[in-house]
Amino acid sequence: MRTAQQPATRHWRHALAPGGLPLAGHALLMGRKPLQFLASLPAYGDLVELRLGPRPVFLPCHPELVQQVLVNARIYDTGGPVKEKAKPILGNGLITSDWADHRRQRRLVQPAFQAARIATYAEVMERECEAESTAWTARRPIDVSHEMLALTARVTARALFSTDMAPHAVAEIQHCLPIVVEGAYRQAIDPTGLLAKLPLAANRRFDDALTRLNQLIDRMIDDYKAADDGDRGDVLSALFAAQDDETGGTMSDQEIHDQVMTLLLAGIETTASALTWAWFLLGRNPRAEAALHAEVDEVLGGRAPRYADVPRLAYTQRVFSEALRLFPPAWLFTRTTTEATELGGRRLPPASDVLISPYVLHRDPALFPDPESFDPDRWLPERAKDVARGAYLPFGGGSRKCIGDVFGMTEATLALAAIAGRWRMRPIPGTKIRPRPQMSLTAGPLRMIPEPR
Ligand code: HEM
Repeated sequence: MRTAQQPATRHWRHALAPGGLPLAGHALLMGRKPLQFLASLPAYGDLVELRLGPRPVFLPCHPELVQQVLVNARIYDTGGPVKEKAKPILGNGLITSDWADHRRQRRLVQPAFQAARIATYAEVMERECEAESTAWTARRPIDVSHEMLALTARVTARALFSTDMAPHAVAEIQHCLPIVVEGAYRQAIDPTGLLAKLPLAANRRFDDALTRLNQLIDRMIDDYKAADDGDRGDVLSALFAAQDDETGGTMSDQEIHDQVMTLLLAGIETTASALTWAWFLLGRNPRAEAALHAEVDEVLGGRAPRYADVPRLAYTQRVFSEALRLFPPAWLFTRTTTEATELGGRRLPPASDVLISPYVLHRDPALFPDPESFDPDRWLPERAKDVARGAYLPFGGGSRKCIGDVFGMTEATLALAAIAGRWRMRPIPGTKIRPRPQMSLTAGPLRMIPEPR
């Protein structure tokens, strides 16, 4: 494979994004309509330069260039102002660590996400999905976003901490997480860095929610250590047991704390957003909805889904994959160059910011025919093999690829199957949904009517 250091063998098209203003550059366009603006850029080049204030920022629009960035994690490290703002919230965990330390951390956290452990977490998923699907009242409208967030918060909290304190932890996480996610996003996009310092009610709510989450994690860690009962089958036990093959080192309490906070912030809203979009898309596509119901009825025959059913719920998985294509929760993430390098024949100075946008790739008609249409069968093996390598990146790629990808896919498949087994989710006519590109690409409140099947 070609690396970023080798000369390009093909001619890449470079462009400056249109519509920039003196001083502000493209900051206003990015602030107002980031999805439309970014999705318009592949038409101009394979590598497009934007100005966000005085800083040049690069958006690779061709999957090959995106891959070069993702696989060269040493040169294209996570960094820049966004990461600096995330550190007081996430500490030094997988998302905020720099390249060298990330490798060590990943070796230590990876065992918590091995297949055998996912099978254990799946027991929590089965129970919680069943509980969710039996909790609704026929024909009483629900806010799907709210329900999916509550479900993924319960699943993640109970997979992390399988203790008697779990119900308390769930309530605390459900209350605090949305406030922290929203506040973290406000801080991330504040170019002045001053917003967080103002005596605003929103800042006080954020500080309070963050303190409560930190205290909760500390309590869970103290409780685990005091109980001294070995492997409980949860994520926390796996983090305590982890030993680095290369150095023999383990993680300190603070490191475990930071990994737990990272998992909570990375794993709950992402999965919930994609599930919400899946219900929204199914509500507008009766043929896909009918195919989902047919599969669930055939595989489950009226019972609740189990982990062992997941491989046979192939259409259900395709529905989720297609929702992730159209509305990738991680719609934008960034890298910063640690040294001068070359991308697509363009010289990038050290400390250049590079934007990676799965949303841009997933909506590019050159990569996905008829990109706006919801077509789960584009993920049938015989069709999926034609998708260009690196064009579909809902979980990112390279050494920082989502560590929870299988966790999230399993959870979402079980949730879709459990709910579709019982309910037809009817859209409410006239409901308008606008994607909200925030920390995740969320749908905002989405009211639908569950009708018994
Ligand atoms: C559908 C659901 C999910 C989506 C779309 C998603 C997406 C992503 C993406 C795109 C990245 C890479 C970001 C980058 O390269 O900068 C990432 C990283 C990460 N995700 Fe997920 N994620 C999902 C679910 C989860 C779950 C369920 C967990 C944990 C339980 C999780 C934990 C993480 C962590 C810890 C990282 C950082 C990994 C590292 O840097 O080594 N994610 N996720």
